[in-house]
Amino acid sequence: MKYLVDSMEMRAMDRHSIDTIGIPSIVLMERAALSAVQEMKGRLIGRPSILVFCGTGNNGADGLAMARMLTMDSYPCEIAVIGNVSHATEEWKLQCHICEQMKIPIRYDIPDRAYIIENRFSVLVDAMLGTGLSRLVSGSYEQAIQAMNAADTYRVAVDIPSGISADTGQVLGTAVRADLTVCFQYRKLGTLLFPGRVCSGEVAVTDIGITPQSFDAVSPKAFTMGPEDIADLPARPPRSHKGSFGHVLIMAGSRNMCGAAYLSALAAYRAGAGLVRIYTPEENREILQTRLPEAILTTYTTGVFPVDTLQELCKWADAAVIGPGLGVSEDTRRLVSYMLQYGDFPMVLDADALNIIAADENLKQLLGKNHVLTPHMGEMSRLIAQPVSRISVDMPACARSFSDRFGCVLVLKDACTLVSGGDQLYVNACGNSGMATGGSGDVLSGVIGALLAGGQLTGFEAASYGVLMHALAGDRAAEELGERAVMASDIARRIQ
Ligand SMILES: NC(=O)C1=CN([C@@H]2O[C@H](COP(=O)(O)OP(=O)(O)OC[C@H]3O[C@@H](n4cnc5c(N)ncnc54)[C@H](O)[C@@H]3O)[C@@H](O)[C@H]2O)[C@@H](O)CC1
Ligand SMILES: [K+]
Repeated sequence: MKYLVDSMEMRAMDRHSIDTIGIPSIVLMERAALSAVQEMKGRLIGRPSILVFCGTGNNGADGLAMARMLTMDSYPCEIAVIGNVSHATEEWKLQCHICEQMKIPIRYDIPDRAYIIENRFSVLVDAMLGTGLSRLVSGSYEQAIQAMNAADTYRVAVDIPSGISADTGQVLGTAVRADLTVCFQYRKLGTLLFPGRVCSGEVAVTDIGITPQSFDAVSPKAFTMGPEDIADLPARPPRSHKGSFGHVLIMAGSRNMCGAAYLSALAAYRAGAGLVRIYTPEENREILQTRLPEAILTTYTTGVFPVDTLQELCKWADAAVIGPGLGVSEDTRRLVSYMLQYGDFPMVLDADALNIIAADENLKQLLGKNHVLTPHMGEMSRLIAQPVSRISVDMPACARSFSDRFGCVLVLKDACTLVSGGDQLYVNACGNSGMATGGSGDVLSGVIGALLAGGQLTGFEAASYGVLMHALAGDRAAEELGERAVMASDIARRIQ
């Protein structure tokens, strides 16, 4: 598990280390600059000429310190100062004074592409704007970013590419497209969220000496996980039976439409469920029994609402998945409403269950801690009656505000899926574009359903690990088949 920080959290940690612990700001900066130089040098061949673009805040001061270290290490190095020097920080003034004493060339106009080519700079360092970015980029910063992007060089961003919001990953006007970003102490949230992830290139995280006590001041709310974190899932006891791993009830599929139910049930078994029961219209019985004989089937007839059966099912289930391919009809509206009122166990609400809830304010009021909602951007847009463009601007804030308001867990599915619950935010870093394929969401719902039914994870944990397991299965499928060829059933079969 790795923490991700936003600009406020990082500032609070910097301030705590400086003001409370007493580590001078310039000491942190020295380690930051040294670590960035080391990361960069490890990727360079020979001694290429380097142009360092420095803003006038502490991100720029890092750049000045880097220019000093590179010069001392015999790299031909030049500095371009961008922005208003009268706003420079104290650290910046000190670093600039040192560079002047060392006679490192410093220019105060904006180098254009022609200048970069003529002087054969093959590495450009972006130390213009870091976590202090607070508004749209314009003027000299905008020109400098465009000159950097236009040049055919290796680009290194210091802490975060200039123009990317550390909080949302959005491009504020324009942004540097880096090949390497060296993040100080913690990865900035904006380097994982799109489009910041694309602008960041390869990301290295280096230790700059922020003390563990900085967690007293602020503990980061966001984190990501990788393949190594799967080992932290609760172990399966060797002495067990099918009841040990939970019963998953999958309410899915509509008349003669059973693909979603099949994928969700298959994924639930692959993710370790002990027993999976599918509740679906009678017309789907034969095909589902043939495709997935391991699943138990309970069917219903369109137009009939079997309360007795539903009561039995609610007693049987440890967790439910409601919605994949369910359709929106009077029957399914009653079903979703019944389950929200009487299903006293954790459940995943997906696809048409979300569309039904989105259209009924009374149903929304029934949401709570038992519920994990898994909307994609279109479903989220319907749930909160806001356009997708509005959600994209700040996905973490949107996910958090929904989960806070309804006390549920929200899985906001996108190229970078977020899971929000309580005070935490999981940001998914795995997976690939091959997973943007029909049925992929049905597979995810089944995985989360199985983890919930295991009974050892909270809703937030089950959703976060479920998103991770699903993404890792997608990566295995893409590795074997190629991203283009991946289908949802390929993902389901590679869940481990
Ligand atoms: N001692 C410290 O505080 C440390 C800070 N570090 C560096 O300092 C950075 C943060 O420094 P700062 O807080 O000084 O901020 P930045 O250097 O990121 O930004 C400088 C200033 O630019 C202005 N600004 C914001 N948006 C702008 C825009 N769109 N166009 C033009 N100007 C804009 C703001 O007034 C801001 O204070 C980190 O990203 C990191 O690189 C590191 O050296 C580690 C230690
Ligand atoms: K930067």
